[in-house]
Amino acid sequence: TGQPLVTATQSGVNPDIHSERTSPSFPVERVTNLLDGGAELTATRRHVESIINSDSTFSQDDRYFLTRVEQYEGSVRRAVRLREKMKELGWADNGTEAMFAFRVLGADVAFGIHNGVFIPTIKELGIEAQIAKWVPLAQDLQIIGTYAQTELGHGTYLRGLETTVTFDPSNQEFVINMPRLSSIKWWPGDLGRSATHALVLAQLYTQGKCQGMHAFIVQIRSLVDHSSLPGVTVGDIGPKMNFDQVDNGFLILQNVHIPRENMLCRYSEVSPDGTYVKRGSDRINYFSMVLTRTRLLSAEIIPALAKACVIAIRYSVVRRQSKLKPGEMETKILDYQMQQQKLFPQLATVFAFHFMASSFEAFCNQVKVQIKSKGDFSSLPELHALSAGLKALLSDVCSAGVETCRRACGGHGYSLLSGLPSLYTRVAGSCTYEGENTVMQLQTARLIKNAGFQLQSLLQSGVEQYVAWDSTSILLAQAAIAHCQYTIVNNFVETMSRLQHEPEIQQVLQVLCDLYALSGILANAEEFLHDGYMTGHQLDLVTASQRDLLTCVRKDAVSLVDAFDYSDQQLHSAIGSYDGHAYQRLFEWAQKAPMNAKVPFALFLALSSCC
Ligand SMILES: CCCCCCC/C=C/C(=O)SCCNC(=O)CCNC(=O)[C@H](O)C(C)(C)COP(=O)(O)OP(=O)(O)OC[C@H]1O[C@@H](n2cnc3c(N)ncnc32)[C@H](O)[C@@H]1OP(=O)(O)O
Ligand SMILES: Cc1cc2nc3c(=O)[nH]c(=O)nc-3n(C[C@H](O)[C@H](O)[C@H](O)COP(=O)(O)OP(=O)(O)OC[C@H]3O[C@@H](n4cnc5c(N)ncnc54)[C@H](O)[C@@H]3O)c2cc1C
Repeated sequence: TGQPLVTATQSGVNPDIHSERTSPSFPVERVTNLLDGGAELTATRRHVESIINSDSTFSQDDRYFLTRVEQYEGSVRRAVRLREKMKELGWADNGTEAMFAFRVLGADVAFGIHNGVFIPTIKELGIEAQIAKWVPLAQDLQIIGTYAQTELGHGTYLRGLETTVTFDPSNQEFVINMPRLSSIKWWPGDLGRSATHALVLAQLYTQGKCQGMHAFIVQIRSLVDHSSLPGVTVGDIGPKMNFDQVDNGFLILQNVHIPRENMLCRYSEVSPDGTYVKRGSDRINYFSMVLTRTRLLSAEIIPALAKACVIAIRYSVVRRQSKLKPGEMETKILDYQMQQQKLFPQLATVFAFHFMASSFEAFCNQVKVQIKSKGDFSSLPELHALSAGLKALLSDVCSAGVETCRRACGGHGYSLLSGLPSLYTRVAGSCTYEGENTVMQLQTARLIKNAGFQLQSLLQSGVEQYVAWDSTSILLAQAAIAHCQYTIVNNFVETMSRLQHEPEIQQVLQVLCDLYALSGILANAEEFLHDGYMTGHQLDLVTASQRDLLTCVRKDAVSLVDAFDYSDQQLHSAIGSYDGHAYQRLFEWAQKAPMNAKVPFALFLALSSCC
């Protein structure tokens, strides 16, 4: 017709997604408020987001076309700008606005380890004088810290870490060394280019005895010209599956001296004569990992699946493909039962995990207070066991769920412009960092009856403890997952019981609660059949009920993902935007690709010569 195929982004909302929002069965805003923790927090979050989204420094329109160095430099600019904004607006570091700002920006702002691990670890393991000295410097970005624990040769087995810190009473200093190649610190975030200081986790030696892993603050770069200090070799570990904007690095320390005061000593210290004094649990120096595992659930892991659900479900109502009923117009792919079977259990999972993470964070904060103010370590083993198990389960399930959402979007789900591939490659890292998932599951499994019986019978038969443990580990890991799944379903049911004063949202969320629980049974049917806990007929009833629930979710699916309240700037998705103009954005965004820049003449000549 001679009309341009592509006009400026169509105004208004794609009618196919508009029709999905005309009559939700529940007040969408109230679910948003519930997820935020109340209407006031929703208002605060939106205020913070509007400030960030209106500042061009935080714009990431070109995010899919940048080199690694450009991504890193952009994230540093955003981190510095955010610090300026926080000062301008008086947002306290431990305040609500700052929490929302870091959550909105996530890993797209540099110094994630500095803010999320280095500072919190000093606050938890340092004494007041150390907190007063180091935390203000760090919060003001006068120093940049990293958390240097993992080595080339060891990440999981902390008792095998090789970096040594030896106390020299003659000069009241610690001397740090890495005896061999495998001792090099490898992976710490913010280390490759940014960090001026490192929290080095290393084996403490004093009076000739090893006291296990402790934390030490070590300056690694000059505060004058940022050059590495004597005895320090530091750099970037190279390209990764994601987190290209993060300078994960390596660190070599050879005969580096630090003052005695640089050992974080809230729970243990070395006195001037070299005597080692311990206060509290043997494993309190692992506490920082427990806190980080807990924080990452709602800060990083669950949001990945939530965003993937928003993108895939919105796209699934603007994508029409094939015909359910001959003679009618092509069908919205969300009207296919198989598409619902793929996406709606993921949506239910986001809510289940959100409520679990909220409850668990409350438990974690309670234990923190118990330990810090009363020296009561009694809940630490349970906190550790559950944080390890939840981190392992939620990262496994959310990674698999994001991939399911990606695949449900066909070819456009394979385009980086959809936002789905990078959501997957980013959340996949959480199956490894902060404790590799298998190892974390086995930490949880220390509670578990059936696995215990097998373990016991092996031990009684005279098998060595470590052999018995390893040969039961598959069962132990399965038991750990089951324990966490039970805890999550139970928490979801309890959360629903507290909503009786809001019947409209209770009703729609109860459908998701039932869907989550039934989908969990179907995903583990063999377990329920194996113990005779369920019959095949009962399983058929579960299948039929799950199918009915999918139909119930269908009419509210778009409103349920709208309730997550992610802005288009946070989704970075050409196919998941609020207005549903997926094809427009795909075409417009593709024009930014460097491949579409004017072909250099030399290349044109080369191309034309071979045609
Ligand atoms: C937006 C940014 C996103 C990206 C951010 C990425 C940030 C990533 C940072 C990192 O990855 S930092 C490095 C993380 N590394 C780890 O998590 C290491 C994992 N390994 C361990 O935690 C430990 O090695 C282990 C697996 C727990 C084993 O420790 P160990 O060998 O010392 O103990 P066990 O013999 O297994 O258990 C003995 C005893 O101790 C209890 N225990 C173990 N850990 C803890 C703990 N953290 N807290 C409390 N108690 C703990 C364990 O339960 C045993 O108790 P009993 O059963 O004997 O009573
Ligand atoms: C994106 C990212 C960011 C990171 N950031 C940091 C950081 O800031 N600071 C830091 O210190 N580290 C960081 N790490 C390192 C991370 O903590 C380690 O990679 C992680 O702890 C796993 O240890 P590992 O790599 O040695 O794997 P390994 O422990 O070698 O695991 C390899 C395999 O061996 C298996 N395995 C190991 N032990 C057992 C066992 N006992 N029983 C059964 N199977 C076992 C595991 O299940 C796994 O399949 C980061 C890693 C990533 C990917």
